Amino acid sequence: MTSYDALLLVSFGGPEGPQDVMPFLENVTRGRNVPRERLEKVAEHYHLFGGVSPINQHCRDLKAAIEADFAAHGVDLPVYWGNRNWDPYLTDTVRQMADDGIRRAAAFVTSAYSGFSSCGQYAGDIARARAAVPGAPEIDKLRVYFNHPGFVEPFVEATRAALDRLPEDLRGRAHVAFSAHSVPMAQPGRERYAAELADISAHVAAQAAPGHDWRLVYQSRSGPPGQPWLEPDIGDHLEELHAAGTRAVVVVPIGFVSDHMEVKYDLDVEAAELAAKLGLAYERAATPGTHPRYVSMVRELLAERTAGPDAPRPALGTLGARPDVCPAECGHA
Ligand SMILES: CC1=C(CCC(=O)O)c2cc3nc(cc4[nH]c(cc5[nH]c(cc1n2)c(C)c5CCC(=O)O)c(CCC(=O)O)c4C)C(CCC(=O)O)=C3C
Ligand SMILES: [Fe+2]
Repeated sequence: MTSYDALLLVSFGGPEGPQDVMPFLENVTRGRNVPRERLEKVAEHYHLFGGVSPINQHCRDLKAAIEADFAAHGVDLPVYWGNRNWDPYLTDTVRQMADDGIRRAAAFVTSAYSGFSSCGQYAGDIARARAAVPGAPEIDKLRVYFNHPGFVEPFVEATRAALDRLPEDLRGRAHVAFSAHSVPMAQPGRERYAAELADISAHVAAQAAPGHDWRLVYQSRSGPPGQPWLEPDIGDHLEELHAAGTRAVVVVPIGFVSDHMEVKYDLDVEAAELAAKLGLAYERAATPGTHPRYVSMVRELLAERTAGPDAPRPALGTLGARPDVCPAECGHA
């Protein structure tokens, strides 16, 4: 039995005005060998939305929803929020927690999978923030939750709803494309990341779209050209579907917890425009966001970790629950 005196929400961070865009992109890509042209292109995506990423507001909304859920279930813990790449920065939040007398917190990161970008890098951020703050609390990162029912059930519901929005005559034979952020083939944990995505996509497909063709695809590729990244890219996949005579597609952003910029631009603008050009009927399924089932998962993850190793750890699909403390394959710093 471990007792926690706070929950810490850890996220990516995003710009909140045009003047934030370039400094934010520089924070994200520092030391990462991302070409200048790619940064300029991504900056344009943010400028289309007034230089504001939706992600910080998602975190404010999620924090408020967790607080309300805690209050409704008698969990009397403060909820803090800190980001990797933008204000409020994780180190500042950890300093505030120390000032408030917090001794041991559980951390929930807004990324559901194993692998370096989704898990190990956040674990490293937490370790660095703690190292920078004298008297920092202990911080236990909650387990990877890609197959927790609280993450999966909202996707099952959203996939069904997206299919229902397609024209009735095309719905029955619609293709379902599960989409996730690509990562370099050389990234630590890449195999595990892809295996988790494939496993849970198969589960959602079977539950929400039995008998439909489906495929796991990738989006938002970055990095220098010539460097291999996970494929197929969603754009190439849409072209292939069209060439094979498919007339309707549902895109399920299975790799993402909320409608941040990768969803709002790369799917809702770029992929949707390509589908329109190809004459493919296109619907994009909702992400968990502040779905009540997703919000209650945070409380459940905290409760199971508090209860200790014998507490049941629910998991859908075939891979089983991830251990509380991940193995080295996530590329933890
Ligand atoms: C696996 C993965 C997730 C999913 C897990 C998770 O959710 O954490 C994710 C999420 C996100 N990625 C985001 C934004 C960006 N990612 C970039 C760059 C990169 N992402 C990568 C991977 C991932 N990224 C990688 C391997 C790179 C190359 C550089 C590097 O190795 O780090 C760049 C630089 C420009 C570009 O190259 O695109 C930006 C601006 C935002 C915020 C969106 C918003 O503002 O709403 C979110 C949630
Ligand atoms: Fe990990």
